[in-house]
Amino acid sequence: KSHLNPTGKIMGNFGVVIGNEDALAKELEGIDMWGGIDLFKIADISNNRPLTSVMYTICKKRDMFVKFKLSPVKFLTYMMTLEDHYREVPYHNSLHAADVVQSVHVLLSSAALDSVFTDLEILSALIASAMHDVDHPGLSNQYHCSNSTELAIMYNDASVLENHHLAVGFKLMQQNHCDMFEHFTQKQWQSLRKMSIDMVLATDMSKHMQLLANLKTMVETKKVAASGVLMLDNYTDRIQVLQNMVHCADLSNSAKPIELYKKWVSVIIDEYWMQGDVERQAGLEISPMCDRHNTSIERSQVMFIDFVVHPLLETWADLVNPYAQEIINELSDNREYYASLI
Ligand SMILES: COc1ccccc1COc1cc(C2=NN(C3CCCCCC3)C(=O)C2(C)C)ccc1OC
Ligand SMILES: [Zn+2]
Repeated sequence: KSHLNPTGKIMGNFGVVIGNEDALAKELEGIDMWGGIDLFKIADISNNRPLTSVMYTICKKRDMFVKFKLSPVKFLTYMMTLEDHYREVPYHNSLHAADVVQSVHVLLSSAALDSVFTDLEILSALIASAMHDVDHPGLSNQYHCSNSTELAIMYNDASVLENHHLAVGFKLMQQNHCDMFEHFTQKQWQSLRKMSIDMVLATDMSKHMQLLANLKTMVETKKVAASGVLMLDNYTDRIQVLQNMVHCADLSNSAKPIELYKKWVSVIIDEYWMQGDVERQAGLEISPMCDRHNTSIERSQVMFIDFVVHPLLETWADLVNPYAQEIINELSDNREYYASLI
């Protein structure tokens, strides 16, 4: 993976040292659009630095370096270190983190959320997305809890992976030249830390039903200003929208252009079937959908869309109505694609 170049100088406009900057520039042109970038291509042309290049480009566009006096060198040193701590597992690698960062960036830009969130809330959502699966071992919470692994013991079976991602993500900020929030006031630091923790913990799928229920309630009671933007006047409401936003981004594969979606399907299946193999070898009960010998890929996609993804994205679309209709349409088309293959 590319690091700082010998002179220690950060090269290029995307924070990574590469030869073909204009190819990367071209690929990143669609960064403000849903499904507008192909992260698999970006990984190739950025020396396998999709997370660093996507996060740097978005923070640059959102003027975060000026707004928060962030040192670009420290920011990039942290992002490269964070990216280095994503493992080379099929799905939960830095490509997925970059995808969630970019998806959150687009969801934040929804007209219904125009100037609803502060710069600190936006930065927290991007940082939370960047670190939300760091050092993921490619084995699920259920696997860790069923086998009382070291991590499960460490976190008492409670959101084991999510607690680990946060601990690693924040620990790395204490490394040399990674203290990019050095100019933060104590208040800013505490606020960013609390919001990031609340958002990453909410990516635990066991919290899905509770999160969705909160979002539904918010839709039913939502207050919208004359301009059409959401009115969120307390921390509970604000963090619930941010938590659901990151959760939607985390589950957004099936709402992206079919060619990208099909790539995500092939890598999640690889990861789950690998876990199934580990469980089979160890004589353990194989987790749902993880048995390569009897999982219908098409059926698991249709079921996941019908029972998990569509209910969530449909409720999100109601919240920011009518600004997520394209996402719902894409999801429905993709659902029909897999349903027709069963
Ligand atoms: C239950 O669905 C599946 C099983 C095995 C292969 C594929 C699927 C469907 O396709 C996807 C699933 C996920 C996830 N599923 N889950 C869990 C899995 C355990 C059971 C129930 C809770 C949900 C996750 O935490 C994530 C978000 C990683 C992510 C991308 C997918 O497709 C691109
Ligand atoms: Zn994730």
